[in-house]
Amino acid sequence: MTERLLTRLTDQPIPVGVRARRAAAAAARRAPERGVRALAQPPAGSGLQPVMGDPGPPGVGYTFNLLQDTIAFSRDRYARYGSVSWLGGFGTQVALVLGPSAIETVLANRDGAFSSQQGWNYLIGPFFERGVMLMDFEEHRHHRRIMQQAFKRDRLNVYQENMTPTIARGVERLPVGRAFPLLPAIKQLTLDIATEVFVGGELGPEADRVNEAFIETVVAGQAVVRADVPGGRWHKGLRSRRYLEQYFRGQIATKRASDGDDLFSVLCRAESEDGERFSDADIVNHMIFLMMAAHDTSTITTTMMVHYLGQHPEWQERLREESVALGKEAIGYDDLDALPAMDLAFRETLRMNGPVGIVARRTLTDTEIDGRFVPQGTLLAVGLYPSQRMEPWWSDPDRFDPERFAEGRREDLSHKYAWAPFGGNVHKCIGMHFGGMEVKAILHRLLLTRRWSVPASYDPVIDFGTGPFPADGLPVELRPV
Ligand code: HEM
Repeated sequence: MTERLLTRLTDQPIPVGVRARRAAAAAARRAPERGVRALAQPPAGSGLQPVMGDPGPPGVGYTFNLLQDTIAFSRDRYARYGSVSWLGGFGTQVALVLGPSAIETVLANRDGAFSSQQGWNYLIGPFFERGVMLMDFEEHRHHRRIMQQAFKRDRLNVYQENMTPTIARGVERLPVGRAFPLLPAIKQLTLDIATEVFVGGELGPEADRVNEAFIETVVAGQAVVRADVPGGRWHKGLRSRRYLEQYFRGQIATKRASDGDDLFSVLCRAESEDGERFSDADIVNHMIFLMMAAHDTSTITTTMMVHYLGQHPEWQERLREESVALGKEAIGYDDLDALPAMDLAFRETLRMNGPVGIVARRTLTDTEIDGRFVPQGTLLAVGLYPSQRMEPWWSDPDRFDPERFAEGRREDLSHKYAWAPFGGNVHKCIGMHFGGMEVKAILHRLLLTRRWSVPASYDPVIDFGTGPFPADGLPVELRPV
């Protein structure tokens, strides 16, 4: 390993935007606290505590702390205010929900007080409207029942088969013998997989524009200026949404007529047990949302798993031995059970770096979380990622230790919602098994053909998109096994 070269790469300056956001986050934490108060007074005699918090610096509030300093900031909030606190951020007032018990209250949603549609709508609504995550209650059930047909086991087997050649080609193409940034390379690979499995082949001459449109719609939700100002992120997001609508709409007739086994064709034919089907508009909306939901999540999980295995060669070797023992160049969906060590490392990667860092909800009525009064209309940021890095649910939570999921330890059983990278209950990730098989199939191929290492001391600077990701693209050097 050219450790010197890799060290040089991992010493790369942090991108200017990330540096500025980190500086803003640090300044917000240093600033004297002002305006600590209750979010609202609990009703007399309710026995509830108020949610306490403060707005943070004028204007941006704690936006950059939530995005750039998520773990340390959340631990601090939890120590100071407990499992629910409020803060200024994203141009509004947000209640931060931390720890498995509070997360369970919100996601289990037993009294129907929490709306996913109204929560997510504030952040990404204009770009991902009518996606299944932006629906509630009966309407959500209706759409999910139909969509579920496209994620059944027999379908997953076909998707897995269809992605195999793309994975083999993609892994083969990764540079060998020189350090390169892994994240963009994996992003290209997962886009190629999505193209094959979701759309059924080539994106055609529009491939670059489609890719760019997805990126623009995803980052638009993090715009500080949340208005349609030409040149701004919000504006580009809206423009890209229109482009994607037109792109998918243009193919509906062909897809409806086809008997293809790509996700797009399957959604066109999908029918629930009660004979319900999607309209053309539904299919366009769901395709845009699904492509978005699948892309960054699988990319970041794969990239971070490669990173951790590079820093922990003993785990890399253990996984490689397991993959070699399977005796197959490519895995099928039914082989996953035969790779238990791969599963431990996958779970630990998702615990350390859950790619959907925070999920959004809004309260539809006055309600309570963990004995605290939360008034109607409160926007909630449910901290899945920071909560998975907190004691007492996890021992030594910043350490990569896949064995914590093994029988005999099972730290994830400390609470039903301690490990929740895929969320929970009715909105639980519908692509959970798809995402798992994709990440593991890429890793299996990589382990069989390549070996890699990353300096143990290297701790990548984390930026935040849909969730945490390495700001420097994560340099790595591959060698033939
Ligand atoms: C490692 C990869 C992935 C992770 C960690 C992940 C995480 C999540 C999380 C946390 C949610 C819940 C959001 C909420 O409650 O508000 C979610 C929902 C969703 N995910 Fe994933 N996801 C992954 C991959 C995928 C893939 C590959 C697909 C599609 C093939 C997908 C499609 C969806 C959809 C459609 C929803 C909304 C479900 C609903 O509201 O009923 N995800 N995902």
